[in-house]
Amino acid sequence: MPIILENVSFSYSRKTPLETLALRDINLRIEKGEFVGILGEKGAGKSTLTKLFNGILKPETGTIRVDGLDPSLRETKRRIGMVFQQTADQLFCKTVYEEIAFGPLNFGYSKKETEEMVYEAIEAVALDQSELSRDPFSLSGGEMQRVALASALALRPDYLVLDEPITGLDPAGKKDILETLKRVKEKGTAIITVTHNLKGFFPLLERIVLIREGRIIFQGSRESYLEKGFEPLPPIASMMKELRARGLPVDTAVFTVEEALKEVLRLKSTHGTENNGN
Ligand SMILES: Nc1ncnc2c1ncn2[C@@H]1O[C@H](COP(=O)(O)OP(=O)(O)OP(=O)(O)O)[C@@H](O)[C@H]1O
Repeated sequence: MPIILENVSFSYSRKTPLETLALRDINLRIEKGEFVGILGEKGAGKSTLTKLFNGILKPETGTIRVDGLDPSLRETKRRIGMVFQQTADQLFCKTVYEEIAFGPLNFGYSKKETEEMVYEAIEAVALDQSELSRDPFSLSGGEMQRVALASALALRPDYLVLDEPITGLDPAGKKDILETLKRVKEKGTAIITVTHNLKGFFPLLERIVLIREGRIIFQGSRESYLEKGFEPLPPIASMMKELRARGLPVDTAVFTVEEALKEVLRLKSTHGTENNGN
């Protein structure tokens, strides 16, 4: 069963002079196993939306159901793994092991079951067993991100919700996280990620939800997102758009460097043939 939001609105500091309407009339359905990207400018309402999925925030109007359940139920929280934007704020235990084991122990799994879950989670994020005794705060940004991911995965969630998971990481760290997310998705977990960093991420997104000023202004495939000319664009699509604007009839529905290269070579060979004919 999916996550379904119907006519959801949310305001901060409700009924005070500081009231801010962050989301309005959101209708959204996220299926199991999907890889969805939530895009939008700063302040659009992306983080607020993710916090509604597992009941951290409650809608002011409208309804949310996760596999038919209310998001604030304990069972729902088990089904949705969350990794927040400031990963360090999410870590609070003395060792990596305790950090990852926290969820399963808190949900009443035995020590033995918890151990199995911890090992399964570190395998999913390619974290070495030798890291388990380390202090999470002694880790690099990329390693901390992997520990946060492992903690979210330990309870074997059906949905993994991420807020800017690769922001602030070095290129190697970004690559690691993207590889990890690919593996997690292959195992059937839905991934819902807020990102403004489309480089590397764009080819993974099966569906895009674009938010502007608290409203969903687009939801659909990558192809249709590019076709409709929405921003932000991944760097490779920006480049193809620029080439097209300069008169080269390239296909702009290109998601990877390899595809772009193929497209440019295809064009070169077509032009080459035309030139030969002239
Ligand atoms: N705790 C809060 N109290 C009051 N207003 C808030 C709070 N958090 C967010 N807002 C406001 O709600 C709106 C949506 O914010 P949100 O953080 O969801 O946007 P975002 O798209 O995630 O932005 P960013 O990319 O900067 O994280 C903004 O106007 C923001 O200022």
